[in-house]
Parts: sequence; C-alpha cells; structure tokens
Amino acid sequence: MPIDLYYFPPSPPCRSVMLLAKSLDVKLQLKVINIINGDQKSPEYAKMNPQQTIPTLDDDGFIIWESRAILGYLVNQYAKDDTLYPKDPKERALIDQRLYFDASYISQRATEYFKKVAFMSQLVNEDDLEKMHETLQLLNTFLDGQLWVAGPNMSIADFAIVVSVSNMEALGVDLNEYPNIANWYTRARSAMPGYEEINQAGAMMMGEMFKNRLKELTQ
Ligand SMILES: N[C@@H](CCC(=O)N[C@@H](CS)C(=O)NCC(=O)O)C(=O)O
Repeated sequence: MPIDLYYFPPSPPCRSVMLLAKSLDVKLQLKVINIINGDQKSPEYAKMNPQQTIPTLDDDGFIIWESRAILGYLVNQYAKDDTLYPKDPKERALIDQRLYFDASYISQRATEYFKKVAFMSQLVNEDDLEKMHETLQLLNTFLDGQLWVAGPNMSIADFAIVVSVSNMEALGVDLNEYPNIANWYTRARSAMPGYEEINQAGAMMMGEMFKNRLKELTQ
C-alpha cells in the first residue's frame, strides 16, 4: 500500500519528513494541500487531522501528524536499523531533547520572524531577529566537539534542525557567525540524499517570499 503524505512544498515540517523518507528509501505518494488557499480547512481534511496542519501521513489507514512524531515513526517502522533514532533510552532522550528544542525554539523563532513580514505586513522585528540568534548560539554550543546535533551519529534531530537552520539562512542570517553550525550544515547537506531539491528549493521559496514582501512594505 502506498504511504500518502499531505504536504505543501515550501512548508518546513513537510520538508523534514520528505528528506528523511528519501534517506530511508521510503516512497511517499505526495498529496498537495495548498495552505495558502485553505485546503487544510476542508471538512475531509479536518476529519483526518482535526488539528488541520500539514504534514499528515497516512500509512495504510494509520494517520499521524506532527512532523517530529512522523520522523520517529518512519524510522521505527521502516529503517533497517535504529541508528537514526536509537532505542537506547539515553541516546533517544538526547535526540528527543534536540527535537523539542527545535519545535519550541529554533523552528518557532524562524516562523515568528518570517510570518510577521510575509503574512502580517510588519517590518523586520528586531526582537525576533535577536531571538533567532539566541537559539543559533545555543545550537552552536550543543555542536561543540560534536559531528551531529545529538552526538557522534546522525539522527532524526538533524533532519528537523537542518530545515529550521536553512530557513534562517534563507531569511538572511549569516551562518558563518556560528562556526560549529556552519561545519555541521555543510556535513548534513552532503549526507542527506536529495537535500538540494527537497529542502533547499523550499527554503529559497520562503526566503524569496520574505524578501519580496519586505521590498513591497518599504517602497
Ligand atoms: N508542529 C507542527 C507544525 C505544523 C504546522 O503548523 N504546519 C503549517 C505549515 S508549515 C500548517 O499546517 N499551517 C496551516 C494552518 O495553521 O492553518 C509540525 O511540526 O508538524
């Protein structure tokens, strides 16, 4: 049975799921939900996912949403080993910590910065910019002496966080201010199959939207 992914190309959490699926060689049947047009508000979609968000995965009738939960599910169900999401309680706890850090800090702060300009007609918010830099400083510290965000091995946390970091870069943040991040980012981009087409294209779309809107607002 095909695995359906309800998604929209520029959506960051959708991109992390697609990146991981590509790495695991899991084939997804992509179904576009255009959130700009409000497709996620349709009664059919709400019946499947009452939270009305993308991504949503439908694996032969098993429905799951929240991208980081989907990442864990894909490894648990389809990976040939558990290296990307180890069963060892301590290793897994560290990965979960990074995933929650991404959900509540990194991705959150990139979204705040982006959406005020792109959807709320506000100019760049300096506090939001400062908050993005605070989280990058923390991530840079986590990466001190580490190859990957949760230690010596690549994990699903790298898939979630690479998307958030690429968004910040597309929004104009200079990652070279954070040497550990810059090195890890280069490493992750070359280690993740399909990275450029799956993630970078979406991040660029977000960046263009942000810059164009900013130009309109300041003209
Ligand atoms: N924490 C969720 C976030 C999902 C989310 O908010 N997705 C956005 C698109 S990036 C969405 O569905 N927006 C539509 C809406 O909120 O109406 C995840 O990681 O899956």
